[in-house]
Amino acid sequence: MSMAVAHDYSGAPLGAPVYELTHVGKTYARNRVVALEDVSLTLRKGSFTSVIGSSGCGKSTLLKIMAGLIPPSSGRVVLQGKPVTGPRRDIGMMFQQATLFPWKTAVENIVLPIEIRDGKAAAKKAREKALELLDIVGLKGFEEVYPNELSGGMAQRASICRMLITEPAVLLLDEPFSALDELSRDNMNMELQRICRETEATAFLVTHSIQEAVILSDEIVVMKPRPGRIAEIVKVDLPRPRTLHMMTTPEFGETVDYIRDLLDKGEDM
Ligand SMILES: Nc1ncnc2c1ncn2[C@@H]1O[C@H](COP(=O)(O)OP(=O)(O)OP(=O)(O)O)[C@@H](O)[C@H]1O
Repeated sequence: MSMAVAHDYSGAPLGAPVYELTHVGKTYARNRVVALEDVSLTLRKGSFTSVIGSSGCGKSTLLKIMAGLIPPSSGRVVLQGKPVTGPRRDIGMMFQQATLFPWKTAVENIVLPIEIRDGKAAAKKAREKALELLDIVGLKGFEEVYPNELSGGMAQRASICRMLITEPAVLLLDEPFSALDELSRDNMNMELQRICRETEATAFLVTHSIQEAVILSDEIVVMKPRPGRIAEIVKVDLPRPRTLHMMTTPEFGETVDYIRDLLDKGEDM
């Protein structure tokens, strides 16, 4: 695969737009809650974007709309030039808990999306690719293991493989490592960064952790509640690849403080 992403001196990706949200709004009909108002956002190829904001500011709603799981009440969502009107093959998703089937081995779980989409023969063919992916995430040798023999972090690694097997253009991540201890979570975040670089994926992460958002992202969408809308999109100027060591630098601390102030201000509104 060729590296189609140019980087400026700060390391910010300058890829072509992959996802384009224009004036997206969502009012839940049942309770008339305005969950999102006028959200416009562009994700560029190979970029990593996080969304952060207090509970109830519409992060999950935004992710579900981007995934095509629920329709917006207003505005447009376009992925790779085509409006998103339902779940799509070019969208990969990952959730808080690894949702592996306990009666299937790691490799069987990973090829499952192919089996569902294209049948058993195609799943058999995809096995080799699944093994390569297991290698990438550091699970070589665990191909035939059942999920209950994997640690939480290992299960999430397998879930990453299952998400990547269909080669989605975009990865939608809903706090994928929040159930892990802090050390595993930091390590998994670095893994995630490496995998995104290797596969040139465009990633969008919902998180409650400012630190996690800053260490991973090129851009952080800071949201404010009632109604949920964008307070500011903050660019992170740390060079790539990021390392955990960067969390001790003044630049990192300044960005974290800046975002914390924005979130505090949002709460007052
Ligand atoms: N299915 C639904 N029906 C009605 N209202 C909903 C529904 N889902 C979410 N809401 C409301 O929309 C608003 C935004 O919720 P959402 O779950 O998107 O926020 P969030 O930022 O992801 O919150 P959290 O950080 O707590 O997960 C909230 O006021 C919530 O009560």
